[in-house]
Amino acid sequence: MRVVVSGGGTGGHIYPALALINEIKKHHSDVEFLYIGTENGLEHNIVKRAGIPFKSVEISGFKRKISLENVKTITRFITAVSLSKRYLKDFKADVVIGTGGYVCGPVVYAASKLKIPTVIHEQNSLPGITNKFLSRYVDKVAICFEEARSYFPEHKVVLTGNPRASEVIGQNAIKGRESLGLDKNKKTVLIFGGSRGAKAINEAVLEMIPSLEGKPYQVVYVTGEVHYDKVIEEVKSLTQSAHVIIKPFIHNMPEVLASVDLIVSRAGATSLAEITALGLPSILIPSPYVTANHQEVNARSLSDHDAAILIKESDLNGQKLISQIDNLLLNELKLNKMKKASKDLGIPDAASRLYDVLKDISK
Ligand SMILES: CC(=O)N[C@H]1[C@@H](OP(=O)(O)OP(=O)(O)OC[C@H]2O[C@@H](n3ccc(=O)[nH]c3=O)[C@H](O)[C@@H]2O)O[C@H](CO)[C@@H](O)[C@@H]1O
Repeated sequence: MRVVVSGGGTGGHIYPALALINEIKKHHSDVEFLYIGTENGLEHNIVKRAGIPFKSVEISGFKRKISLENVKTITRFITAVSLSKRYLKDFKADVVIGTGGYVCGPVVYAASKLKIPTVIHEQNSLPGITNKFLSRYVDKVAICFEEARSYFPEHKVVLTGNPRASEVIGQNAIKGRESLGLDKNKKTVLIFGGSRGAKAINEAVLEMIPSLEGKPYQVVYVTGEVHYDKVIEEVKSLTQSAHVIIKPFIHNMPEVLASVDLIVSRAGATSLAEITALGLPSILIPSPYVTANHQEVNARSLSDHDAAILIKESDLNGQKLISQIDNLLLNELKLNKMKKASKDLGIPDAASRLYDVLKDISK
């Protein structure tokens, strides 16, 4: 079996693709993969690090206003479709899956024109523009939230959940703790702003750090690669708590997630799939800078079921954040109730459900 996977820009589109690759490997020893992404998205590093053969196309997204940039985007799309066709023919792809982001537009479209079976995976409750466009051409559309169903041709839709949910289950918490030098006797809160970090979350955490002194819990704070140097510079001037570990990015997230008690994060769909698969309590600060405010819709699918606390970015500050962390981490009863509500929303067998869809279309 020869499988092409495409998806990128941010981790939320890349990690589901890698999780699916790992699931396929469980079923086939003779499978070969090709990942098609862009050179400037996070996939360039993450996929190469995972040891998956990687090829790239150049692509950008449409601007909402009429502009010259959109003409360039169309030209890039046409060029990327023809390059993708060449990659797919050379590789002799049996099946192609797109996991979102602009890059899978030309790749999956090219596959459908070559009559190769195709499926797209939509992580969010409100679908992105690329997947809406592609849904006309693909064989199947795999979704993670019921809310996404109505945006796609009904007969193509299958609710699978996000394969990354399956990947984070059963991981070694001890390894996760040791990789960060965490105290095993203390509760841990993990704070991160999606795969790229978030300025507003960083500002609130910096404001909160001096107040962490003396707290009975420890904090793992992930800044995002591009924000790291600036944060470290600013932290130098603060009264620091010994219990804050600061990292630019975490590459062994499944192990780390297994070792923590509370998450503070944006409301990217892949993070939420991980959180609910593990039944982790969370404080979610949706990014207001995404299409149609879809992260708030994602976050509400948890907070409406008491599986998370939602703080709008406009209401966020250090004081608010630390009081919500205390409110949960220092109250075992609340924490346990939220754990259960979170777990009830998880789809832990998502990877095998998505694998079944692939199997079905490639018969
Ligand atoms: C700004 C933007 O457009 N964000 C979108 C993007 O978010 P983003 O890429 O931030 O997506 P998610 O929060 O869904 O996923 C992040 C992924 O990166 C991993 N991770 C994160 C930090 C880290 O240090 N190490 C690490 O491995 C997480 O475990 C997770 O697997 O894709 C999501 C899924 O389509 C969307 O819902 C988000 O709205």
